[in-house]
Amino acid sequence: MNASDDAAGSPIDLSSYGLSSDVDDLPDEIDELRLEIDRLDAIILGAIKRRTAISKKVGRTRMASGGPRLVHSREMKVLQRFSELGQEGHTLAMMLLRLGRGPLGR
Ligand SMILES: C=C(O[C@@H]1C=C(C(=O)O)C=C[C@H]1O)C(=O)O
Repeated sequence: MNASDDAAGSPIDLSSYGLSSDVDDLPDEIDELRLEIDRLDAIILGAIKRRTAISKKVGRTRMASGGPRLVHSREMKVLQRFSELGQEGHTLAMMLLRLGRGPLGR
């Protein structure tokens, strides 16, 4: 197992973000639940922006040494990773990959 397999295999520790790990323990309070959704959305958005920037940097770095911009085998791993979410997970992974590509040909 290499470093990236390891990182994708361990779920992020949400308790360090002030988020309860067990949803069943949360009160049936819509305002409170929405606060957690808002916090999660901020984390997800920040993570997507960072992922996009890093993906673009990998592409630039590889192309600078004459390599390809895209690597099919690696993209298949990303799609596989999100497959636990079913068809929507596949769509989500495709959107993440597209964000990292940016406009092709640049
Ligand atoms: C980031 C990389 O470059 C490209 C972008 C990928 C991604 O956003 O996950 C995956 C494969 C490559 O097409 C990489 O090779 O890891």
